[in-house]
Amino acid sequence: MNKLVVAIDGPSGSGKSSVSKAVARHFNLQYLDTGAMYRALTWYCLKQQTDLTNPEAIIAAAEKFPLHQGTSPDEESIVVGETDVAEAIREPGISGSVSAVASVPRVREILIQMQRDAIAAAPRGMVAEGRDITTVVAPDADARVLLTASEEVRMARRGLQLGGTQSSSDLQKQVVQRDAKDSKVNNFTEAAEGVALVDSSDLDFDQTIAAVIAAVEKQINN
Ligand SMILES: Nc1ncnc2c1ncn2[C@@H]1O[C@H](COP(=O)(O)OP(=O)(O)OP(=O)(O)O)[C@@H](O)[C@H]1O
Ligand SMILES: Nc1ccn([C@H]2C[C@H](O)[C@@H](COP(=O)(O)O)O2)c(=O)n1
Repeated sequence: MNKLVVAIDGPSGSGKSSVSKAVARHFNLQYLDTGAMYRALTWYCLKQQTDLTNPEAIIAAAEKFPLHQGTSPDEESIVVGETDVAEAIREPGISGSVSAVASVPRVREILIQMQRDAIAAAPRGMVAEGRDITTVVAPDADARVLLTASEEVRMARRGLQLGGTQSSSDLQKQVVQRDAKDSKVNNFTEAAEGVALVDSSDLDFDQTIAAVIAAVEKQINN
């Protein structure tokens, strides 16, 4: 196979980003974090004091969104205009606002086109992860995986990732309530036809990577 495209979706805290990077390294592919794109656009809107209750204003921002995103699985690079936003886009303020931006259909069209362009431009191929990669962005990917885990496990992982600083109600907002809003736009809790389901609730990190690699190999060798 000349080029390999792997699509991975899943809910918040399921391990999409960390597992996708490891899978990209394993297959020597580039990596696209599409959630980071929605987060960076949210940062850009907030920076310009765009009214997030006004879809037209968000669309106007998306149409001139100066995003420069790296696709190395080893080094995150996400710059808006001249500003490195890699850390800023992970702040709870962005997590709390991003669903408003991601739920505007025209905004999704613009970012989906950017995502398809990035996949097309990757010479060896790419692991792209998000909420609608297996179903909308790249339904014809060579391998498609829905990575999930129970709500309790995902909140615990996110809590550990944030250094134990978040209350359980903060974690509930960042994981469960955000998923509820995002689910109105895409179904990322059930695997679409032809998409392999990997439930990592009872798997450690290395076992999860191995399970996703096995699912990809099974699909590409079929
Ligand atoms: N199987 C696993 N066992 C234990 N920890 C895991 C496992 N998978 C991922 N993690 C850890 O869980 C945390 C959340 O993972 P990650 O950020 O990759 O999730 P995500 O699905 O990309 O979340 P979001 O969509 O909210 O960005 C990370 O600290 C990661 O190392
Ligand atoms: N393909 C995608 C990717 C992400 N989103 C939205 C939904 C999330 O709340 C937000 C941030 O994503 P994360 O960094 O948590 O993976 O972006 C989406 O709608 N479609």
